[in-house]
Order: sequence, then structure tokens, then C-alpha cells
Amino acid sequence: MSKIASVQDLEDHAKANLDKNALNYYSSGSQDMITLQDNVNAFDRYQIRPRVLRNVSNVDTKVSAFGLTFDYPIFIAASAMQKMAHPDGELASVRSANKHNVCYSLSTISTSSIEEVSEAAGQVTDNKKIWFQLYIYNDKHKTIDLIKRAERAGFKAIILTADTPYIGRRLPDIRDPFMIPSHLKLKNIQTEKIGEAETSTQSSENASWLARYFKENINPGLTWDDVTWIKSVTSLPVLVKGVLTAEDAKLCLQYGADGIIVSNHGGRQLDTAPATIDALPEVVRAVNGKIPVFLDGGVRRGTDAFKALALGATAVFMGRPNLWGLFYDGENGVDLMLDIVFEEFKLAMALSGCASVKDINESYIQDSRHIFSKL
Ligand SMILES: Cc1cc2nc3c(=O)[nH]c(=O)nc-3n(C[C@H](O)[C@H](O)[C@H](O)COP(=O)(O)O)c2cc1C
Ligand SMILES: CCCCC(=O)C(=O)O
Repeated sequence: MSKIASVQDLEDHAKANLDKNALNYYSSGSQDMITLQDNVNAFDRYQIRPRVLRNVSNVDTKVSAFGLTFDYPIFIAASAMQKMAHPDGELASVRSANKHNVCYSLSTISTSSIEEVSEAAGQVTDNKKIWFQLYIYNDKHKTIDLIKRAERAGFKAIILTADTPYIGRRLPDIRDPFMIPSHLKLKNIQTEKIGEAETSTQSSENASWLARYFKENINPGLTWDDVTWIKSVTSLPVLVKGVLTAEDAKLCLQYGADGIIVSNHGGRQLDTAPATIDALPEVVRAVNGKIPVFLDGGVRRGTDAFKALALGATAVFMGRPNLWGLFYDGENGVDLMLDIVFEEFKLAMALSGCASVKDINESYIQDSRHIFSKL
């Protein structure tokens, strides 16, 4: 086999070799998967406007947020059940992120526990670049318990996922209902009762376990007051994930959110929602520098990250590329994936004439659709 040279190569490898149950779960989007594809394709509608003769012998890729410094503005997004990709799952991912000094965000629905992930992130609390993605359970005590465990374990931020009152309609999961492999557990929340429910779902029913799990456990009645509530029970910064409009960005400010992740959940929730790179400018404008804005969805190359930063993002997150790297070769595979994307990003900076991330701004990007509309 030829050497892996891109995230696309890792994706191709996973699509050819990963078992159907895991692949369907990881790769699918909702309905016709229009948003899923558009997240990726939209980056190609933007072009980088490079500047030349700018001395790029040293290129500084570091960024800061919430008092933390990261070596690259490209982080790992929360994705559930990573042990289906590799036995080391989340632990391999966080080790790799930690080694590269970037943020790893842990899903509530993980197959390694909050405590195990914290331990894998190293001994020194200050060095742990881990953020916890929170789903709010119907049971408030359970929710508070998750937050407190994350705090005790040295997580540095809470990411409140706001776009998932119900799970999106993912057709591969409806056609061939997803089953969590029997040797895996949802380590943060699994009780004996959930264990039994899972087993029964696996053996019989022709319904999506995911949709059912969500309906039974996750609170669809959240409002902006829940941002206030989460802020009242934690001293950690709270980011709202799943914002796509200026209206909601302003509400984030009003309700005291500390950060925003522009996200459509990797095209897994509302299909035909806008691509995240298209939604980013209106959110950035509405926030006007008051809190950091991040983006996830469709980031596959260093140039994609560069474009998001040019449009005002502080950093981006990658979801599926982590899973493809993990499946390829555990921690080494995630290392390979990050090394590729980081090299692409650094080179994109150098070839655009940006010696520091601070130099990247709107003057480095053009939207090809606007050029054509002027003709
Ligand atoms: C397999 C999978 C599982 C995911 N699980 C979660 C989750 O548990 N919580 C969450 O907030 N987002 C979850 N996401 C969404 C990601 O955090 C992120 O928004 C998305 O993957 C970004 O798009 P990308 O995969 O194109 O990079 C998941 C995404 C995937 C692909
Ligand atoms: C029940 C697990 C849901 C995780 C999730 O957010 C996703 O699959 O997109």
C-alpha cells in the first residue's frame, strides 16, 4: 500500500476496511447528507489570497484561549464511542492530542471514562488540554455529577452541545440499526440498567438504539436558561456548540457563554443546515470579538483551518479525521493524522506570507461566489 499522505487517504482506508456497524455510525450524516457533504465542499468555494516576499523562515502556529496556549489551532472534536475504531479508543486520541499540545474534547458518550482520559492526558493538571462535551440528561443530578467529575479530573472547559434535543434521522442507522458492541460500555454513565437495555436492543428490536437512548435519557426541553444554569454550577468556561446564526450568537453573549462552536454536528443533525464555514462570518460579526468563536465540520486539510481562521475563528476542531486515524493505527494513526494536517497548516501559512497566526485575517480569503456575482 502507498504511504498515507492526507486525511482523505485515511478516510479511504477506513471506508474500505472498517466493519459496517462502526463505519455507518461514524460516517453517516442525517437524511440526504447534504450538510455533511457541503461542510467539506464549502471550503473549496473559498480561495486563499497569498502574499509574497514576507520572510517566513519562522512560522509561529501557536494560539491561546481561556488562558491556555496550544501549538496549533486545530483540535479534536468530541465524538462518541471511539473504542469501535481501536481498542485504545479515546485514550489513544487524548495521548496523541496531548503530545501535540492541542485540545482534546471528550464526548459524554465515550467508551473510556472521564477519569481514564484525564490520566492518559498526563500527570500535570496544568498541562491537560482537555475539554468535556456535555449532554444534559433528564436527571439533573446525573448532569451535575458529570460536570463535577470533569472538574475534579482537570478538564478545563465544558462544551454544551445545543443542537441535539433529538438525534438526527440518519438513514444508515434506520436501515441497519446501530448496535454498540457487547464488549464496550458507555463508561461515564453506564449503569446496570442501561447495560440491560442495550443488550435487549442488540438482540431484538428493529429500532435505532441511538434514537431510543437519546429519547430516554437526554433532555429535549433545554432553553437558554440552561446556559445560565450550567454557568451557575461550574466555574469552568462554558462553550455553546451548535450555533449557526447571528441571532443565537447574540443570545450566547446575553446568557454569558464563554465561547461558541459554530457547528452543525458534522451534518448529523438538521440536514440542509448551512456549511459551517458559510455560517462562521455572521457569527463572528455578531460576537464582535467579545468571546472566542470556534468551528467544526468538514475540516480535512490545513488550508481549511487557515480559511476558518481568516474568517475569524480562534481554532477549529476535527471529528471524523480523528476516527479514521484511530482506526488506521491507534495512537500512531492519530499522530499521523495530526502531523499531516499540522504540516499542511504551517505550509499554508508560509505560502500565504503569514509568519504568525495573528497575521491571518480576512484579507487572506475570497469567496469565489462573490467574484462571479460581480462579473
Ligand atoms: C461518530 C461521531 C460521533 C459524534 N459524537 C458526538 C458527541 O458525542 N457529542 C457531540 O457534541 N458531538 C458529537 N459529534 C459531532 C462532532 O463533535 C463534530 O461536531 C463533528 O464531527 C465535526 O464534523 P467533522 O466530522 O466533519 O469534522 C460526533 C460526530 C461523529 C462523526
Ligand atoms: C447517542 C450518541 C450520540 C452521540 C452523537 O452526538 C452523535 O452520534 O452524533
